[in-house]
Amino acid sequence: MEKDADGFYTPAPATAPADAPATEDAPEPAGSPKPDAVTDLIKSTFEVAVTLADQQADPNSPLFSAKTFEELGLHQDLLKGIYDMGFSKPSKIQERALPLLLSNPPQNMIGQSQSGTGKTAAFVLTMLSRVDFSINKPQALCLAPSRELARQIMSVVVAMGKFTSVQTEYAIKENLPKGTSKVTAQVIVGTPGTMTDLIRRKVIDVADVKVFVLDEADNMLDKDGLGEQTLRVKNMLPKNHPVQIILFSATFPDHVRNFASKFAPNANKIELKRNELSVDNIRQFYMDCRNEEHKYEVLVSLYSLLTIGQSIIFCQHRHTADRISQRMTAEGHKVASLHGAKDASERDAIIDNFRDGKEKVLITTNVIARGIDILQVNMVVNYDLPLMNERGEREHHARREDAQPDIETYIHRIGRTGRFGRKGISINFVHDKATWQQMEQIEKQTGKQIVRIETNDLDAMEEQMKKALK
Ligand SMILES: Nc1ncnc2c1ncn2[C@@H]1O[C@H](COP(=O)(O)OP(=O)(O)OP(=O)(O)O)[C@@H](O)[C@H]1O
Repeated sequence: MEKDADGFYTPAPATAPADAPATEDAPEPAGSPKPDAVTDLIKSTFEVAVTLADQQADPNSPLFSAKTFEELGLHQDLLKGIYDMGFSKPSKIQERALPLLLSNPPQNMIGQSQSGTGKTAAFVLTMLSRVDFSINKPQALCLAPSRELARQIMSVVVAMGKFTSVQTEYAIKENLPKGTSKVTAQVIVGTPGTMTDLIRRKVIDVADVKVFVLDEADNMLDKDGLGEQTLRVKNMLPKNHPVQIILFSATFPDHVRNFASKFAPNANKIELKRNELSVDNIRQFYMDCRNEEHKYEVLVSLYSLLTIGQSIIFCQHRHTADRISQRMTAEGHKVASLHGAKDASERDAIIDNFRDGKEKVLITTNVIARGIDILQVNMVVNYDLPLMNERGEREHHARREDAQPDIETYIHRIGRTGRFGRKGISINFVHDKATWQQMEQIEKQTGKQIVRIETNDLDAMEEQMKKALK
């Protein structure tokens, strides 16, 4: 952990190796940085640390806390892990949730806090606090909606548990425990289908499980999504002793709130108001495109801006992500694409390269709309707006003129930038009456203004965006 001149700790990415320098900027892909690049790096690192300290001292900020980590009742070894990750003070959700999560007898929790405000640490510290490291059996299970998120959560478990003897295991496809013997790890992180499978096959014995965590809980409980599989895992948990159930998300739409309360009975609840759902440090824009083809042209014209930091481009369909990434690559632009149709090892390599800053532009689908935490991402583009079909289900297959916007997915998508007090930009592409109306709905329902950017004046566009990131 590095302290800067003013004594502020500089937060390092959760996944940074312990000996990596703490930095807020994307690593240079190759070669050593030029002297002025170094100066810029130090300056921006310094600025982020200063504004973070300011925000953590502002009672209105979701990053505020009146307390220190020491006052939250955490074990010394976990405090060491927290400070080793570069955290200096808890965020609001950590300060409010941890005392409730750690109290005895254990109580369930339904916790809501904006994207990028530190929910992961709250549930990871709970799992690590509840595990008995002298027992080599599964004691804490955590489920997430994607393998990318499960891998990221695991990196936080490992980093926070660095000064403990915790053993961990994945329950994600193609990273299954070796052999057929039983898993002895105490903390298991995975996706619901694979977790179900491993429990059924008795590779994972749940008899000693004390904590069950759902990250992105509204998504994990959604009936037309992962709800059924998640419920299956819960139904296999032991009934002869209480299991603490912990649900976290930035969004809990009404239709899952009731189910969440049944899933985690008598839970302590930390909730956000509708107008608090997204953080103010993400500036939202839109670009008025003429048609689908013009959307592509506008995206290409944005390329130099997309690569100032890192960017994620969201499409509704896999084939769109493939098509635009192939076309941009053929035209000489360096972009990567990631979606659920790629195989596991390819997905891992793509997200790891992006995380390491080797790729600057990632074209993807909703598969990584939730949870993914890459601090250098300062721009998100909704190439296609996220939509629901007329039954209120997330729309994956067909594009319908009368589809409603999927507000929750929108909030999660734009939350891939503006992490933990950083500045970020989101840009929505609209190209006809339907998309225009969908965007108006988003603006109305989130209560946050979406500002127009001209598509034909690159200089004005650049100036407006740089101002937003200042
Ligand atoms: N107390 C803290 N001090 C400094 N940095 C922190 C602190 N807590 C969390 N962070 C960092 O903030 C970033 C966002 O945290 P995290 O990924 O847990 O957000 P989240 O609330 O789960 O967001 P999402 O809803 O998008 O999943 C991470 O890089 C994490 O390391």
